[in-house]
Amino acid sequence: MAHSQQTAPFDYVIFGATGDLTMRKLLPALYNQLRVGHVPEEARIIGTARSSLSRDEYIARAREALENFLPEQHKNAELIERFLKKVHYVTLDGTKSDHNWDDLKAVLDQSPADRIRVFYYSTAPQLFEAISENLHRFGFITPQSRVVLEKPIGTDSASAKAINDGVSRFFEENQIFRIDHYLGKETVQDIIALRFANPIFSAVWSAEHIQSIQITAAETVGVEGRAAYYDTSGALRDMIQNHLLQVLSLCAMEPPADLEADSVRDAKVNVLKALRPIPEDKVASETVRAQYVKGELKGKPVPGYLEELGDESHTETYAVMRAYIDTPRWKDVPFYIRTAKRSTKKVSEVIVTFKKSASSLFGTSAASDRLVIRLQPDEGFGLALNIKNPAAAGFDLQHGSMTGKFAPADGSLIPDSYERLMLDAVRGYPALFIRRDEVEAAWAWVEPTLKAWAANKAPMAHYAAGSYGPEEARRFIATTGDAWHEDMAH
Ligand SMILES: NC(=O)C1=CN([C@@H]2O[C@H](COP(=O)(O)OP(=O)(O)OC[C@H]3O[C@@H](n4cnc5c(N)ncnc54)[C@H](OP(=O)(O)O)[C@@H]3O)[C@@H](O)[C@H]2O)C=CC1
Ligand SMILES: O=C1O[C@H](COP(=O)(O)O)[C@@H](O)[C@H](O)[C@H]1O
Repeated sequence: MAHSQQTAPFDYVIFGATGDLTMRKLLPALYNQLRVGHVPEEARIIGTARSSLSRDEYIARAREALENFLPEQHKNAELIERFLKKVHYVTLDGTKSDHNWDDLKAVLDQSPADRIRVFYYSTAPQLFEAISENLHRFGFITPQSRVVLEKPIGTDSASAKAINDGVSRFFEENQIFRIDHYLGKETVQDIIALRFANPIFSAVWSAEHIQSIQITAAETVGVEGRAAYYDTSGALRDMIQNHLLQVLSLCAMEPPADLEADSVRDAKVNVLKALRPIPEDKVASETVRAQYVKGELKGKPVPGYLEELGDESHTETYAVMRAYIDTPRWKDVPFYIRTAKRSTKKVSEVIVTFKKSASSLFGTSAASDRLVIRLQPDEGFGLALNIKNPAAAGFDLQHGSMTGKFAPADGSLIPDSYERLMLDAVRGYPALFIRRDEVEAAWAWVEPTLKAWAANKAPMAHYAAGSYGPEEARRFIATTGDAWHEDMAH
């Protein structure tokens, strides 16, 4: 899966180049890839948005973004200037056929006609089809072109299909790169390494030995400046339908034939298709949804979701789903998928709880072995095992831990997920992007829950900002004999 060499020359055309994502993630990612030598000298970045800006004005914004969002140790004044020389800007409404497409053509025509072009849609998904149609109308889509689609791909199955159909009118599936930035996290790819490169795990990775798997992505932030988007989305659409179901499919997939894109994506989609449906009348018992109310974080008072929003809302900021995968490997093993805004701490992790030893040697004192895969922060893994308690007079057991870091061997920082993904699109390497059938299978599974929640068929719980979540979630997981990681004895 490693593709760490320099790419061929490319023109990266970003729609939505004045937006938050471009400034916070995309420009810093491309700079960092230049810094490590993966971006060739001829490469160019062409920002477009409706805002009327000169190239110099846009470059000034880009410089400020790099200043604000690059880690200190990556800032290098000379390199930043070299990067900014690559940056161009075209004022353009991507949805209007009578806008400044000639200006974009003038910039693109400065490169050879067979130059790799990546069109990155960092805009609302409702614009994707119209932008694609204009790119086609003006002859910009060459055989060497790819398009990157930002999330969300729809808000349900029907809208996802409409977006996919709209873009597919102008791009072949092998030109379409649907971003899920969790797949670009090096630590998420470590799930594949841990599972398949270590016989001590591959040998026990099934219902025979595993009691349950928890997948959590908790954040301390609320909805920040994104309330308008978030309130129409909610935690399930924002995190579970995409990122966490991708993590689940990596945890649960059968060994792929190789690490080629379609082998891995075939293995993942088979998991998504094998998810046991949760019919609307089971949603109340198989899911928990909740909204945060006012609380405290790091000693400071934090307002509740409704106060932040300034309005009434039935949008969940916390969601849990219990998933079963109907394959022999995962027979009756619960997967708990959980996400939260305004949680106690930011953590994304996978907790694999193994079944207790069948040996009668230790009575009831043996606890479950547990593998913790810490996706972020403090990226690494821990294995909690039964060892003898040296202080006990008899043969009592206690948990001892083995830990390791996912840090690069050379001591450098783990690259941000967008770095890897943006250049994989240039390379035409789609393994870490989501195929259309994956998006649609994920929507199909979550849809009955979305419908049941919209129809109020499951109660809305509440939790204090700065807490781990609602009491209802504790009771929920206990019904299948488990406890949340933070509540387990360590
Ligand atoms: N921000 C984030 O952390 C994340 C964002 N995303 C997704 O990325 C996309 C962009 O998000 P974000 O940057 O936050 O959004 P912003 O609202 O900050 O930016 C939207 C961008 O789109 C441009 N735009 C709007 N209409 C048009 C148009 N008709 N033609 C050309 N450009 C247009 C805007 O510029 P102008 O008004 O000048 O045209 C602006 O540059 C969204 O789909 C979002 O869901 C996904 C994950 C995380
Ligand atoms: O896609 C999204 O992800 C972020 C969380 O990403 P992470 O890499 O910090 O875990 C989340 O805050 C945002 O609401 C969501 O749209």
